[in-house]
Parts: sequence; C-alpha cells; structure tokens
Amino acid sequence: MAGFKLRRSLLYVPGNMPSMLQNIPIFNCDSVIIDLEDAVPLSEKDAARHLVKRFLMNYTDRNKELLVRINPLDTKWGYEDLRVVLPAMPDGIRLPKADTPEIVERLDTLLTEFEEELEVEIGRFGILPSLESALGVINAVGIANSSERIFALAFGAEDYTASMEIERSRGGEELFNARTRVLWAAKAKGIQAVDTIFADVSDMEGLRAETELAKRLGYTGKCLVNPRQIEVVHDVFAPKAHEVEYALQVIEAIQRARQLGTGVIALGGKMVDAPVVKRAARVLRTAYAHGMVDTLIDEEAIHGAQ
Ligand SMILES: CC(=O)SCCNC(=O)CCNC(=O)[C@H](O)C(C)(C)COP(=O)(O)OP(=O)(O)OC[C@H]1O[C@@H](n2cnc3c(N)ncnc32)[C@H](O)[C@@H]1OP(=O)(O)O
Ligand SMILES: O=C([O-])CC(=O)C(=O)O
Ligand SMILES: [Mg+2]
Repeated sequence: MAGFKLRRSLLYVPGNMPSMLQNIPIFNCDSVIIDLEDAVPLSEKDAARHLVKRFLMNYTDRNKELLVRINPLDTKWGYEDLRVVLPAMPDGIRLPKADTPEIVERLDTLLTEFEEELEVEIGRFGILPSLESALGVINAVGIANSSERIFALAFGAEDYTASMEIERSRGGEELFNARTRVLWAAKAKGIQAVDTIFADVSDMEGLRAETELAKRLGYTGKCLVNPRQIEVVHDVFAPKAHEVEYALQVIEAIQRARQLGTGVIALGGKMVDAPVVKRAARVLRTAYAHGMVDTLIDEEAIHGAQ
C-alpha cells in the first residue's frame, strides 16, 4: 500500500538533555519525538531549541522518523521553536494541545511559509496533532480534516485527564470514550492513530495491557517515554504467526471462491466474505512491513475479486 509506514513506537526524548539526544540513533523505535514542550523547564526553553537544532543538523545518517514537539503556537515559544528547528529538517511537527482545526490550519500556513523560505517542497513537513483536552477530543473530526499534512492523530491522556479534572487509572476506563473518538476521526480520514504514553516505566505488564487494548480498538502505534518500553510495544503490534497464516488462507479461499463465481466461501467452518478479506489484507500488509511475508499482496486485485 503506497505510503504505508510503520509507526508503532514514538519515543519522546527531552530536547534539553544532550545525553539522551545523543542516543537517538541507536534506539530501535520507529519515530522519535524530540520534546520542547512539557519535558523542558521554562528556564531552558531557549537553550533547548538550539540544542535540538544542532543535534538534527549533525544527525545526517537518519535511520528513523524525527518529529519535534514544539510549544503551543499561542505561547511565546511556539513560533520561535519552528523558526529555529525547521532549517534542521525534522520530518514533522508534533503539535501539542491541538484543540481546534484553526490552530492546526495556522501551523499549516506557517509551515508553508517556512518551506518557501527554505526552498523545500511544499508539504515536506508533516503534522501530528495531539488531542489532549475535552475540546480537542470534541473537535477531532474537524482537526483530522484541517490539513493534508496530518499523517496521524495522537491522543494525549495525561493532559486530557487534567482537562477533565480526573485521575488517570491503570486500567484506563475513564479514557475509553475519548480514545475511541480520536480513533473514529483518524479512521474516517484514513490516517493512523497513535495512543498516549504510559507513564509508569517500571510497570511493563501495565504497558502491555494498555498497548493490547489500544491495538484491539484500532490504534497503530503508541507514544513512549522510555527506551525500555519499545520492545513491549513492538511485540504487541507485530502480527502473530497464526494471524498471518489465517490471513493467507483467507486470501487463498477468496481466490477459490472467485473461480467458482461466488463472493462467499467457507473456511474451517467460518464464512469468508468481503469484510473478512479486508481484515486479512490488513494483517498481510502489516506482516509485510514487519518482514514476516515476502510479497505485498495486490489489494486492488483481491478486493476486486468479490
Ligand atoms: C505527558 C508528556 O508530555 S510525556 C512527554 C514528555 N516527557 C518526556 O520526554 C520524559 C522522557 N523520559 C524520561 O525523562 C525518563 O525516562 C523518566 C523520567 C520517565 C524515567 O527516568 P529513569 O527512571 O531515570 O529512566 P531509566 O532509569 O530507565 O533510564 C535509563 C537510561 O535511559 C535513558 N533514558 C530514559 N528515558 C529516555 C528517553 N525518553 N530518551 C532517551 N534516553 C532516555 C536515561 O538517560 C538512562 O541513560 P543512562 O543509563 O545513560 O544514564
Ligand atoms: O501522551 C502523550 O503524547 C503525552 C502528552 O502530552 C499527554 O498525555 O498529555
Ligand atoms: Mg500533554
């Protein structure tokens, strides 16, 4: 599938910590979010953006997606973050507290202006908006449609629970509606959905349970605060061997059905029809991205088969 990119793990790295930044090339995550917002104290906001710029300039052998979380555009740091960091060519900007479509449109316009000034392709810088308040969650659909640069929507549960004046629990029951609404907006737009961080870096079972829930709901990746969390998240998002095996059988079955002139067939006592084939195709697309199958199936031909 054109443009399909694995974004299972998006690791935050504080932008004011040279010792952490220098390890970015060796982390095994799909994306890094270098943070200029909440991980950076007010006294270091100015120094951090220059540190991040220097780091990005020197990081020529780029082996993962590099995003920078700027401060919100309605703070005195947001615009300056963009001005300093964009010439160092991050892949995209994580926009925190993206509460309205208008604030994303403003970022889109600024990015276009910087791209013209830097003489790079218009649309080069992507946007990952963070929906992390009641207002942001309510506006999820408008936000998803506010810029063609948006490649995914992210849910931010720490600020969301603060905005709701509630505590965040280990099981996350209080997040369910917001998590789902962000997901619907992303799926309706056909973009990825990235789940929130799990703050207890010593609780790997809790991280696994939360990641499994997010995957079951439809999220395709998770933000992380510690490199030790990467492995668990990759393990959860990897398709399981039996799922890949079944998906291959489904594709074979539907091809047989076509030869018989029908769009529905039984496989192991269960009906295989168009939606089953779509789900199998998704499993195989993900398996291909994980290197678990050698060839990418021709989804158009397969779907045309029904
Ligand atoms: C709600 C939000 O906005 S979340 C986004 C903003 N927050 C962040 O960016 C926080 C990033 N994470 C961290 O700062 C830390 O992982 C903490 C505070 C959560 C936990 O800290 P610790 O318990 O000290 O971590 P831990 O003992 O696992 O650290 C081990 C090593 O990994 C490094 N490390 C830990 N987290 C990170 C990270 N996110 N990026 C890069 N390196 C890291 C540490 O520097 C340490 O390196 P060292 O062995 O060379 O000294
Ligand atoms: O989950 C995240 O990406 C971190 C965050 O900003 C939040 O939860 O408020
Ligand atoms: Mg936040």
